[in-house]
Amino acid sequence: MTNHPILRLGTRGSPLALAQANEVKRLLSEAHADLTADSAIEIVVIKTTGDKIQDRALSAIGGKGLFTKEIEDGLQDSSVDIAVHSMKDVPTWLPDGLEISTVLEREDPRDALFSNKGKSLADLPRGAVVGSASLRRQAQIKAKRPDLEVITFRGSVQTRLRKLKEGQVDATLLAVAGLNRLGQSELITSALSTEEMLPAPAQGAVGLEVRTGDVRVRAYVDTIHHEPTMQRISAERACLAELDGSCRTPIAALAEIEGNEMYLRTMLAAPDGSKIFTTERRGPVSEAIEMGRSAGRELKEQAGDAFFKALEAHQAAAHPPK
Ligand SMILES: NCc1[nH]cc(CCC(=O)O)c1CC(=O)O
Repeated sequence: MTNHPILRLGTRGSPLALAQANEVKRLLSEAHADLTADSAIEIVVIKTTGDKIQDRALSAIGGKGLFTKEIEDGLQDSSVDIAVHSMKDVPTWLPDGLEISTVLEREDPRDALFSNKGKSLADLPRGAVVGSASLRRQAQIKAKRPDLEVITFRGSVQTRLRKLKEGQVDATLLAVAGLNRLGQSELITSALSTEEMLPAPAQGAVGLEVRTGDVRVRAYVDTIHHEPTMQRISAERACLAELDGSCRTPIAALAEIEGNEMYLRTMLAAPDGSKIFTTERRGPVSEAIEMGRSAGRELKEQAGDAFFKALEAHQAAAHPPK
């Protein structure tokens, strides 16, 4: 017996991040006899830039890796062996020497509506106020229901539901996966159909980032990998990478697998919902990444240079350079 943990998992400290890290710990300890003792796997909480900013929409701050950078620093200085991330928050370009080796089986990728005024976007009363800080959600709400008022709205699940109860908003949206992982799915009013709200690339997927070539760690994590999830999020993230998407760009993508076939839908929107571009393609799962890239290129062509110039201007206005 040793007092040193065999594996250190780096994670953010939010309730959802901790639930995800504990799930990884449980899966690893079930798969490996030497990891069954509670002390074998240590969960190391790391504060990220995204956790320090509470007062502004993250979309107004911009930058990539707001929720991942400090945890990756921990991997690089070997204070942790594995970083546990919501894959939705992981930039498409990783630092040299790090890789996403492993993903857990994906949870429900859909967005959840919380409201006592309706069970779908179409159902909400005219002029209802919807709280969301996500440009992707804001744009899709505005496109379908221009009469709704969308206000920027952040905070934990608990904070948002309190604001909803207090009547500060009539509805809010969160990922179904987060509520399920927190064991609070009963709080969800309804899951929105993917036709009404296409999810963010990799929404509902948890990924493990490791040092490239760390064979010791790979021997542990390889046993909990779910390849169909990796194929799906690889297609979605390939689309995002093609668009150089950050959390400031309203991009959605969802890949589904039926047998050996992948069905990929993507969307790019103007932040105010005034323009929506979509793609839809089917192809062999083995071409997941190429399908994602070609969907991204198609979105780019549909939108044209003027769209991206306007998007840049919008972002500059939200986040003036210092
Ligand atoms: N950006 C925050 C974030 N990152 C991952 C999730 C939810 C869980 C997931 O998508 O895996 C959330 C909150 C939300 O969108 O509701």
